[in-house]
This record gives sequence, C-alpha cells and structure tokens, in this order.
Amino acid sequence: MAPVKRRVFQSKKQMAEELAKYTADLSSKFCKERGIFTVVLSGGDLISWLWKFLEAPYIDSVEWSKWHIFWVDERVCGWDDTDSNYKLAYDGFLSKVPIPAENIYAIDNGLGAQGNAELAAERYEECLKQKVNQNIIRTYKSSGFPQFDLQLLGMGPDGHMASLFPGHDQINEKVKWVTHITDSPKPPPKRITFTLPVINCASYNVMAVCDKEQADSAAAALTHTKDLPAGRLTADVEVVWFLDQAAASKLPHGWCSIL
Ligand SMILES: O=C(O)[C@H](O)[C@@H](O)[C@H](O)[C@H](O)COP(=O)(O)O
Repeated sequence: MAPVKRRVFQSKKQMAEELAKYTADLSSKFCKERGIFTVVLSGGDLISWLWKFLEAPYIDSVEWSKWHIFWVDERVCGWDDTDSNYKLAYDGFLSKVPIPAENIYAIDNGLGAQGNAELAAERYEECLKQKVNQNIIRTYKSSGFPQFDLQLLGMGPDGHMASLFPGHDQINEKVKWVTHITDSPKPPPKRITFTLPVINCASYNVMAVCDKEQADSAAAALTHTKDLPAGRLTADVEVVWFLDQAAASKLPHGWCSIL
C-alpha cells in the first residue's frame, strides 16, 4: 500500500508555497515522462491555496499547455452558478494560467443547469472513458480504472472527501467511475463525484486541510479511530496530507512536527 505522509506547516501561506512546489515537481516529472499531466481538482478552500502558481517561478516555468484538468466532485448546476466548483476554479486559478480551454473537462453545463445529477454523472464518466481512449488518462494496472497523475483533495469537518460523505452509500460504489448524490449534507444537495476506487487509483493524492474545524476528523482519519471517507484515502504511489497547525492540532503527540 502507498505510504501516507503528513506535512504540517506553520501557516497557510507556507502550505500553499509547498503545495505549489510539490505539484510543480510532479508536473515536470509527468510532462517529461508522458508529455501530459492529468490534475484533478476539488472545490472548497483548495482553490484559494493555489495562488502561489500565479507567481514566479511557477507562472513561467510550469508547462501549462500539457496540463489536463478534471474535477473529483462537482455541484450539479450550470457553470455560471455561484455554487459551481468549475466557476470557483476558473475564477481563482484556471483563467489566470495558460492551460488550453480544450484541456479543461467540466461537468456538462446543460445537464448541470437542469439539475440532472444521475445523467451528469454518467456523462462525466463517458468523458473520462473518452480521455482514456485518447491516451490522455492512463488506466490502473489490470483493473481498468482511470489513473490520474495527481489529485488535489480537501476534507470537510465531518471527514468527507470529494462528495463521499460519512453514512452515505456512495462510498461503497465499486463499479462506477463517477456517481451522484441528491441529499448531500453539505449544500448544495445534488452533486457528482468520483468513486473511491477511482480516487484511490491516482498515482499521487494530496489531502490539503486547514483550520481547527477539521482537526478532530483529520486525527480520526489519520489514526483510523473512526471510519471516515478521508481515512480511506490511499494512492498508487503516495498520499500526502498537507496540514496547517490548527488542522494538525489533534494529531497524536509527536505526529505533528512542523516542517
Ligand atoms: O464540492 C465541494 O464541496 C468540494 O469539492 C468538497 O469535497 C471539498 O473538497 C470539501 O468539502 C472540503 O471543503 P472545504 O475546503 O471548503 O472545507
């Protein structure tokens, strides 16, 4: 099983700087190896921690034209809706870096605007399959699941990741690549989400978590004292939890040395 590493930072600023460095290093590695870097984003606070990419050296040194962007979960709404994870990422990040528009794979705008969660999930899975056929996304060993190069994930205070919530059935999906939920405890209620097997096939998974509201769940997930979706996170190569001091404050003594 892939190692689960922890990195605890004194401030969100430091965390954002290291997150950019970690991601840029993987971008160089994958662009060199395969000429493509597949990156999966989540919503929530994550996008606000990507600001470092908009500055030197990254804005000029990253091979943006080789990036392909996907979403681990999305709210079922149109692209211009204030709930949209696509809009959040576009406004805060994607519109400011030269990633080609055709390399950005958002939820189907029409199905989102109609609120059709089931069909939107099916359509997004079809989109992933098409990208596998075009050799943009790799597949994981013999399982046939898509394998992304890097996923940048977040965790809610209840321990959810993507739109896999504690006590909801979506976490048990074993066949589909993308599923949907219509009663999400975090608003809005309708969402589509990658399933756990897909999330865990990624080569590298980053779980970025800040603030004291997440501290209990971060500790429970990392020590496995509660069965939380975020505690089931693994990867093919490695998982790294990026935590600020507040989010790491409930980790067992000695687990949270500052980096
Ligand atoms: O659509 C969403 O709501 C997000 O993708 C979600 O899965 C997020 O990553 C976590 O809820 C953490 O969110 P915060 O960073 O806002 O706590």
